[in-house]
Amino acid sequence: MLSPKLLTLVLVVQPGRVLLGMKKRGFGVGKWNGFGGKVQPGETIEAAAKRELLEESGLTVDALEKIGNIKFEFVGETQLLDVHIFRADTFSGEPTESDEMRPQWFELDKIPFSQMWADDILWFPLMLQKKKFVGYFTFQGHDVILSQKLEEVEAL
Ligand SMILES: CNc1cc(N2CCN(C)CC2)nc(N)n1
Repeated sequence: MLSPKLLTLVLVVQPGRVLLGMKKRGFGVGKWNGFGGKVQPGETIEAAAKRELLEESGLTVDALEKIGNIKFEFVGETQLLDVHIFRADTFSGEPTESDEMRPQWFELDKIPFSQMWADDILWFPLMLQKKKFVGYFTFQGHDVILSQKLEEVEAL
């Protein structure tokens, strides 16, 4: 039985551009991604998402919109990643490099999918259209998707 690990992912989106961070160490190092991390005991998922966004990017957000939930299985590993994905359209502060992440704005037609997790190119369009989605991806290593399920939902 795979035991799910709760993780968060926040995409900060402004008209025509999205904020991504280059992961400088740890899981997903060398990939551009949204900001996120683990949910601590006694912390709500949304509070964890806001905390990790602040720690990793320097940005503070009031409103986070739940937009997706994707579960990731890695062949040969028992831990299922349960990633709760949020979108923020307004924020305060300036994007600031942290130990974990180097933030950079990307125009929506220049998102560096070749340097991102392979699933992102599949669900970013849904995120940018403000759709809600659930998914399940089985990875072999960090680059190969063996199976995938992705569907829009009315509510999360
Ligand atoms: C395995 N595929 C993933 C993982 C992922 N993660 C896993 C690690 N998290 C802290 C952040 C979100 N993010 C994306 N976009 N794709």
